[in-house]
Amino acid sequence: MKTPAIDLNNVSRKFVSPQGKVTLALREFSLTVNEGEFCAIVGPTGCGKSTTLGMITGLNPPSSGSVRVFGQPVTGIDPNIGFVFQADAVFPWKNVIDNIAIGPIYRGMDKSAAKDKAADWVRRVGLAGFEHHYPHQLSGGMRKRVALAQTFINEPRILLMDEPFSALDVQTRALMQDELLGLWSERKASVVFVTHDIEEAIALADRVVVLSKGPGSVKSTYDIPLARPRDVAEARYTQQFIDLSKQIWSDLKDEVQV
Ligand SMILES: Nc1ncnc2c1ncn2[C@@H]1O[C@H](COP(=O)(O)OP(=O)(O)OP(=O)(O)O)[C@@H](O)[C@H]1O
Repeated sequence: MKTPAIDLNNVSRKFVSPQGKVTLALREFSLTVNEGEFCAIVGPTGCGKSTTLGMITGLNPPSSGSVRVFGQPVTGIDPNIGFVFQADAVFPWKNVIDNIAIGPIYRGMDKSAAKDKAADWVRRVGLAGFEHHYPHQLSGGMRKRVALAQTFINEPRILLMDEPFSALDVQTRALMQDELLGLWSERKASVVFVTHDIEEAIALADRVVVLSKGPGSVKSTYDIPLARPRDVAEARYTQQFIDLSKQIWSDLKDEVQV
């Protein structure tokens, strides 16, 4: 069997506050993501979704259990991993092209080669003509395009996304979901995509994992058999999609009810 891209095996994660209060964020949690697989995680607030991503990055080691990336124990920040978060990670004092060129420059690429590569990505994410704009001169959707280009330019083998589109309006969100699938399909990174939105999870993923309320563990897993390439807006209206949303919601609603 092929080594999975990500393997969290029976992990638990405890946090201790300065006052000594102990919070168990995850309990006996296991998750495997195969190479090239798009996995979405849904779960109630506070169930440990962001903690899970933190463990994969190495920023947030587990209290017990093991975390492996491409078969190797996670010991620190791995350059194969790219992130996109809800908040824009763009630098306000840099223009679009300089923001996108940061990764390659940081990784040692010559500045002018990095800018050439960034120019290509500007075009690929539909921002041609905006190269010299600063983030405050862009819409939320355009800033998100910069963030996607900033991440994809580094050709990550693993992509971690924490509610990346939740601050966008519904239409922009649907556009960005389509763009994400387009970019992802070119190289097929292994993705862990955290969202509160069941429909977003189904539209994007190969597999949706539902977490129980905190301390989180896997409640159920759904394979998403929708054909690819997917048109996110169209797929939502198919019976298969609606049935999956109902099933996943019936699992999740028990966890979110107080
Ligand atoms: N650094 C920390 N110190 C103390 N407790 C923490 C820390 N980080 C997370 N927690 C706690 O761990 C639990 C899980 O948090 P986490 O942010 O992973 O949840 P989440 O599922 O991503 O939540 P949300 O959906 O609201 O973003 C919560 O109870 C949170 O308060």
